[in-house]
Amino acid sequence: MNVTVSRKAHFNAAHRLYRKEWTDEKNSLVFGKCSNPNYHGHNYELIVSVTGEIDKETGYVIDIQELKDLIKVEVEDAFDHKNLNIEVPEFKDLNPTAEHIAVVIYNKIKPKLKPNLDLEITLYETPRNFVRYSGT
Ligand SMILES: Nc1nc2c(c(=O)[nH]1)N=C([C@H](O)[C@H](O)COP(=O)(O)OP(=O)(O)OP(=O)(O)O)CN2
Ligand SMILES: [Zn+2]
Repeated sequence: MNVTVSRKAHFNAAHRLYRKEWTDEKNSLVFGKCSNPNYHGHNYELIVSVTGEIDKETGYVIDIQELKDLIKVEVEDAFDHKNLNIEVPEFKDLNPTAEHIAVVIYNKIKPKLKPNLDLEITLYETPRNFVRYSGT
């Protein structure tokens, strides 16, 4: 019997969508206002979902305190109030789209979970735009 445990979190970050290889004009054509060279910000809302069997002794799939601590270290401390392009090493050569941010978060959290647990990342970049990634 598999059950999914989810924890919500949020962080605020600045970014610019662009490719270094392209001119400002081409970036502006492809990414529009999201390629503003002076950056812009979002209040990201994150849902981290962990699926697995309920442990017979604890009744937990995962201790939510453990999940909370993982999200704090791997996401909030690393991304909150940061410029993703400039201050977060994972995005040095990776365009910080919502898709890429979700994959980066997945890749940071997954190795910290017991291998039998599945992970899904849901990331809202705005109240109306969101992406999901579960490793496939
Ligand atoms: N596939 C993706 N498309 C877009 C991404 C992305 O990460 N993946 N990101 C952006 C920009 O970051 C942009 O800042 C999004 O903001 P905005 O257009 O203001 O967002 P909304 O659509 O929610 O705003 P409305 O007020 O509804 O227009 C763009 N595309
Ligand atoms: Zn944006």
